[in-house]
Amino acid sequence: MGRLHVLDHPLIQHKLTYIRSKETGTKEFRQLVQEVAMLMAYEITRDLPLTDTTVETPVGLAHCKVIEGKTLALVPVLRAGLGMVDGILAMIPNAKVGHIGLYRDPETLQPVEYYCKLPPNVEERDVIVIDPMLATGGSAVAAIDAVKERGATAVKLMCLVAAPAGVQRVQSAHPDVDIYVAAVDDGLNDHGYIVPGLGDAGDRLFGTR
Ligand SMILES: O=P(O)(O)OC[C@H]1O[C@H](OP(=O)(O)OP(=O)(O)O)[C@H](O)[C@@H]1O
Ligand SMILES: O=c1cc[nH]c(=O)[nH]1
Ligand SMILES: [Mg+2]
Repeated sequence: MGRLHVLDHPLIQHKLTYIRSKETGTKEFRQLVQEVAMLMAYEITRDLPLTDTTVETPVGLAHCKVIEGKTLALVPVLRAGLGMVDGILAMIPNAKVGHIGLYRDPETLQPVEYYCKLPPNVEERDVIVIDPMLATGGSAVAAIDAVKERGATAVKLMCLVAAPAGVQRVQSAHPDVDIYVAAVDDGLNDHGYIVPGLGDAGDRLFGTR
């Protein structure tokens, strides 16, 4: 079973409060989502393997560490996942970025794929699928299916807010995938929105409705 990591760092929780508020406008929402993504990147990369190296300081030889081998691929789910990419890149500027286009049919709540472009050698990379909202889990499962079908073997899922049903759906469809979230909320309403959630993440990020 993939592990669920709820990132309860005070800075993440503080910023999430303002992201949730309906009083927060597009500019501030966008800024806060990037900041939380940056802080989550710090936590999600905690287990990256290090390798030994040496550098000469102005004073002598220092035995140090660098991140080894595999490079990361960030794969935001369009549209809302885009809102988290720059924050993560601020921490991991060498990461490659793929894109998966999915929208959730408002009637059936089923995900519809319309785009997929991944970096080369995806099978050799640690892949982080990014979407602020994990509601029914249909989109996340489809996004993880899409990266695995194209060769990915090491996949993590990073979201801001999850519903319990979405977490369970990802864990049963993809038991090898760890899930990183800032909060797990109460549930879903009749339209498949997370309650209390933060509303429609894509609309709030891009000012559409
Ligand atoms: O867990 P699920 O029930 O599948 O719902 C979550 C999906 O819904 C939202 O995308 P949306 O369909 O609104 O597309 P958008 O980002 O283009 O607005 C969100 O960004 C997720 O991708
Ligand atoms: O609460 C939700 C559910 C799906 N998509 C969103 O943007 N918000
Ligand atoms: Mg949307």
